[in-house]
Amino acid sequence: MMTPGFARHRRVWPSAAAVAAVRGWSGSQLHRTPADDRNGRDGRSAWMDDGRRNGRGDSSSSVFALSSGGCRAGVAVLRVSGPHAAAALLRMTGARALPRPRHAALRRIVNPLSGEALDRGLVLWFPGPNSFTGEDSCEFQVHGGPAVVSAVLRALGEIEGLRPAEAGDFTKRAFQNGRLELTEVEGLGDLIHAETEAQRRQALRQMEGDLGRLYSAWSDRLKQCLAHVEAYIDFSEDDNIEDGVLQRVEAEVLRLSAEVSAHLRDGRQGERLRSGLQVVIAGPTNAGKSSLLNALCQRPAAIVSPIAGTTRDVVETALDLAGYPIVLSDTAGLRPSLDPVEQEGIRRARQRLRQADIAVVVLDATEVARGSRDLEATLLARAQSILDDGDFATPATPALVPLPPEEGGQASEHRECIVVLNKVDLLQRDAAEARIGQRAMPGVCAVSCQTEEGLDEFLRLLKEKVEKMCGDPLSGNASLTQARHRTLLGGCAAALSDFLATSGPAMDAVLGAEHLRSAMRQLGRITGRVGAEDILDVIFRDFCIGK
Ligand SMILES: Nc1nc2c(ncn2[C@@H]2O[C@H](COP(=O)(O)OP(=O)(O)OP(=O)(O)O)[C@@H](O)[C@H]2O)c(=O)[nH]1
Ligand SMILES: [K+]
Ligand SMILES: [Mg+2]
Repeated sequence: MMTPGFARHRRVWPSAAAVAAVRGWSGSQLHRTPADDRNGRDGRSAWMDDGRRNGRGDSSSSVFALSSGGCRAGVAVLRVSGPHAAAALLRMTGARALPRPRHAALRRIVNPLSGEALDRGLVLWFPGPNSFTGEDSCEFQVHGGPAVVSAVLRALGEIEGLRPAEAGDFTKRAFQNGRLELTEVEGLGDLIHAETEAQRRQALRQMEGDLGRLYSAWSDRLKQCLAHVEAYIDFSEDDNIEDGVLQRVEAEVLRLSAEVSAHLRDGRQGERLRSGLQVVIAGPTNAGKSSLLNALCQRPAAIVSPIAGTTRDVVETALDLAGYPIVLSDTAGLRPSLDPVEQEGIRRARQRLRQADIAVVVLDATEVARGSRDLEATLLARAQSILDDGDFATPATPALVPLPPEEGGQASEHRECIVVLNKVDLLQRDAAEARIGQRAMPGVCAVSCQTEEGLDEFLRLLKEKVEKMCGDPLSGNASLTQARHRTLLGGCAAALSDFLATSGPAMDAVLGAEHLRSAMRQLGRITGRVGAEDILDVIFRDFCIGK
């Protein structure tokens, strides 16, 4: 996988404001390690301890949790779900009758054992199956102080049949009770973690079932095809079947196959938007790469100095660029070096550049201009020498270039490049240099990190490219957002191709039917209609406790 999976811990950074459109984006996706992937966020292995690994919930027990955030707040929301929810609500309020379903009622909240008053708050009763989880549920809205919350949690824990929920327990129950499809579960998880506008839009759309509906519609069409092929197998010898059935199936599978392929050929828009675009700053030493990073995030994130070779490690910062999430990386300056530490820095820089969705090549404008008769040629040669390793398009040929295959790339995966000529404040105004100053070359931004001249124009260009690569999450079909979707859809597309390869006048209908069944299975696994057990822990792992 090209982009690392990402840990969900919060890292809220101060706002950036090089232009109003840029804000600090907390970049929760950064730095997920393989260990994080295996374990829950807090190192606990999720779902290990009570035999629910298979995705079968212990529906005989009820779970409770604080569903609002853990910090001090005016109101805290605690939820209970499961068969003991009614009893919990009655005992926690000392009442004989449940409140009207889905209507808030003001009640004293008491400790069920001692009868001691804990707080006064709103309670809500959500009888199953029309609740979020599909089970009987109730909610306590109490004052949000830590002592109140822990007293209510303690009291809930004393009620028989109730146990504390684990991350994702409530959503898992909703899935198991058929209230949500798997893609909707994923959308909900993404919505909870969304940090920029575009991410929120995409997640909401997926949570509301747009992606699942697309796949279900394909699955229904496949089912119809399969029914016709099976009818042909069963009845064709008796001549009870109308002519041309298989041809019509073939035509439909051809259409489906084209639609699935087009959906897969989306330049990884949805996945990029979900995880944040990788924007990598690279270039020779002392060009002002770290200065650019600092100017964009409006804080001294990377060390700037006149000493060439200052930056060694990759310095990352997350930004919200007009609603789109980007992860901006500053890298070591590229130059021949004998220093093993610098060599390692350069290796890391090149590696990061290969993972970039957008490369920002920073060059020192005074160096490019110095003594060069053919400004464009010099510029291109310098930019290209930086990019060569990363297999990018040059700025003069801004054609979109496919990722190398080892990055899991397909021809539709686009990478882009922007050349930044920095330090224009130092330019003498001779002819060549004036041309840089006049910004005469497309795809090339002339800036000064010192005076911030030209940075708005750079951000405008960057935003344009980011928007193009992520797309508008609300237009067209919903985008697939996860590698899981891509893998399964790839399997579906392959099975459809297999079907088409066997079709024709001498079609083996039995084999063809098997290919269609295989294609349907792959689709079904995306929405969770088929065999979801083995992926459930992966999907629910990133949820919060209480959701
Ligand atoms: N006059 C002027 N100086 C700049 C500008 N941008 C950066 N500098 C200076 O150029 C020097 C190098 O800047 P850095 O940001 O450290 O450059 P770098 O590309 O990160 O350098 P390495 O990490 O060593 O590869 C510093 O002394 C900066 O103050 C600019 O726009 N104008
Ligand atoms: K430097
Ligand atoms: Mg640097």
